This record gives sequence, structure tokens and C-alpha cells, in this order.
Amino acid sequence: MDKQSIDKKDLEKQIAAREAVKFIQQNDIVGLGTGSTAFFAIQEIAALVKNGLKIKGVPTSEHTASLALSLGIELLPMDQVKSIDITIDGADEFDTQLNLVKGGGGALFREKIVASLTKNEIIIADSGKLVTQLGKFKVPIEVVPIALTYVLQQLGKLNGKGEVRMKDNAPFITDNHNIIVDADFGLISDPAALSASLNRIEGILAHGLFVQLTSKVIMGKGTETIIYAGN
Ligand SMILES: O=C(CO)[C@H](O)[C@H](O)COP(=O)(O)O
Repeated sequence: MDKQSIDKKDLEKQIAAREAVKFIQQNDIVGLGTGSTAFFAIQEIAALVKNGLKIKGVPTSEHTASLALSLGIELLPMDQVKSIDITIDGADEFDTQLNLVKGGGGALFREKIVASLTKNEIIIADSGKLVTQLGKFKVPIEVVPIALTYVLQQLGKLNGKGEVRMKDNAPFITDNHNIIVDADFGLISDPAALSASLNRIEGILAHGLFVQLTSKVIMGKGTETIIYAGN
């Protein structure tokens, strides 16, 4: 990928982030996403905080927690939060029905808990994330390590081929001390049905299919934003 296309992507992420933070209100509890797109939102939020906005953030990963603290955003631990007003997070893929694949950064479990607590889940994305059908990006699945063999067998029964995610020649370990299996199901014709099937497999802590959790996706396209909103 050449530098120009990288810059174009970053610009799209940034303008989507700028648009998304407009939905934050004074005294909101704000879920803070994880990844290179959420990074832009966290920076925008930090700038607003410096200008007097009072919010408390709920981070979706240890990495986001450190980043937010370093930028002066006050945090609340997830287990002390009953409800989150608004969350701004990224996604690996989304469709126009607002189904998502998330977890490319391995933070899917905390991202899903935060999304489930959130009244207004806003996903920000560059235009490369929009797909007609989910599934080109493998579905990240957080697995309790001792259940790996069983989970891989069960994924096979769903016509999924799972591979343990590696980092520096060792399995990638999540913030929750689990492993990630990236599962290829081909194109996913019914994300809700696959999500429900994955939910029934013991040993899976969370999977990266986010169905009916998103209120809008704000996508940067060139120098504009396009909003996909739920019904
Ligand atoms: O789900 C995520 C992390 O677990 C990210 O939101 C997703 O991977 C998108 O990342 P990026 O904004 O870097 O493309």
C-alpha cells in the first residue's frame, strides 16, 4: 500500500471521528474504543476535555486506558458502570444493516461488554470497511485456552476454519489472558444466526460478530462523511 492511500485512509478515519464526537454531551459517560480509528476519536475527545467538556471514559482495552489517561481523560472501570451514554469505536468490517466484524485488535470482549452497556454505539470507519456481506475479514473469537481443541472442532461443524492468532511466534494473548482464534466462515449470509451459534459454544468468551449493537456508523469517504443509521 502506498503512502498516499495510507494518508487517505487516515483522513477518512479522522473526519469520521470528528463527526462522531459531536454527539457527546456534557457529563456523558463515554465508551472509548480500541484501534487506529478509535485513536482519532480519543484524540478529539481529549481536545474537547481540554476545552472544558466534562466526561468520564470507559476504556475497551488496557492500551486505550493508557492512551486516554496520558491525554488527560478521566476513566471509570467497566465493572462500576451501569450504563454508558455513548461509545465511539472502530470496526474491521460493517454492512449497511449495521452488522459488524470487530476484534482485529483483539479487544472484542471488552468492546462487546461496553457496546452492550451503551445507549448510543457509534462506529467510525474509513470507506474500506464497508462490505456488502461480512466475512472477508476472519471473525476474531476469544477462547479460553484449555477449550481450544473443542472450540476448533465446533467451529468446523459450522463450516468455519479457525487459526490461533500469533504474535512474535507465540499465541497472541488478550487483556483477559485468553487466546484469539480467527475463523474463516466464507461470506456470512446470516450474521445473526452465526452469532447465535457461536454464542452456544462453551469455551468461547466472545466473538467479533456484533449484531444489533450499533446505532450508527459514520464512514469517512474522501473528505465527506456518510452516516448509516439504524431503523
Ligand atoms: O475491534 C477492534 C479492536 O479489537 C477495532 O475496532 C478494529 O480492529 C478496527 O481497527 P482499526 O481501526 O485499527 O482498523
